Amino acid sequence: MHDSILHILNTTKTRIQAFGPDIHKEEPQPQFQKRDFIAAIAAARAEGRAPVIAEVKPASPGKSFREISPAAAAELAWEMEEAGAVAISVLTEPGVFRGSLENLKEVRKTVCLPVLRKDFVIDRVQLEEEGSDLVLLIAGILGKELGAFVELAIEKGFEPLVEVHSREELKLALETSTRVIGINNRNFETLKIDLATTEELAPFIREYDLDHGTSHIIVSESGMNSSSDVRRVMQAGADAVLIGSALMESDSVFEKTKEFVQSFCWR
Ligand SMILES: O=P(O)(O)OC[C@@H](O)[C@@H](O)c1c[nH]c2ccccc12
Repeated sequence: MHDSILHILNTTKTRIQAFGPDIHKEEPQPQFQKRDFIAAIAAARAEGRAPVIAEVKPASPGKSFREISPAAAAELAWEMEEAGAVAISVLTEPGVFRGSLENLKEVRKTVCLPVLRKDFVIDRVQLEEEGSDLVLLIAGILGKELGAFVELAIEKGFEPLVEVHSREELKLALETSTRVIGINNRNFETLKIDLATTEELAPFIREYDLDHGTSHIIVSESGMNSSSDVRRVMQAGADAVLIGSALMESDSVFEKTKEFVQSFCWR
């Protein structure tokens, strides 16, 4: 693991130890009506939109995009929805990525789309925190515990998005009951991007589905900057793409989201 990822895991652990008991003390939240991610993908497909999960991302390791207050996060998410995004991803990791649960809550209040919580989940307590429809679970971090976290996430009403980067992690993911698998094109050891990761791993999922009569939703994550990048991973077998940096760096989040949404048409 890259130093910045190890740093995030350590600070997350410390934060949970400091605040964990408070989370338990909270009044149980009324279950809100979850939004269906799989149905949203099907709708985009039927309308000929490329299924784009647009990410509200204030910073990434070594890079700062923009300070994003809860109100600003909501405004960005609204532009993304208007431009035809299929879902919104919101970073909630407060250190390196400078995200917040407040951003997540404000975004979900503002848009009608399913919302993904993007964080480093390492403790079950984090699944007590409401506010999203989908939750990211990283196979490379949870390892053998992945299956139990997937079950707990489902029990809590979340749609888990299990993130993988290698054949071994993919094998772990396929042993769980997740319906959504994210292929991260970014290597967590070097932080380098290679879209060939999707080209390498997507066919294994398709083959597994054929053999087992299952059908996973494949999300290609990270490193896409242009329409041709989107076409490349969709042709490799992705059902959806997850894009953050390119949107945060553009002058118009609305226009850039639209460009990605229009970059691929199902035939
Ligand atoms: O900004 P990009 O390269 O478009 O990538 C978005 C998303 O895939 C990336 O933010 C991400 C993928 N997996 C993560 C895990 C934790 C935090 C962030 C991520």
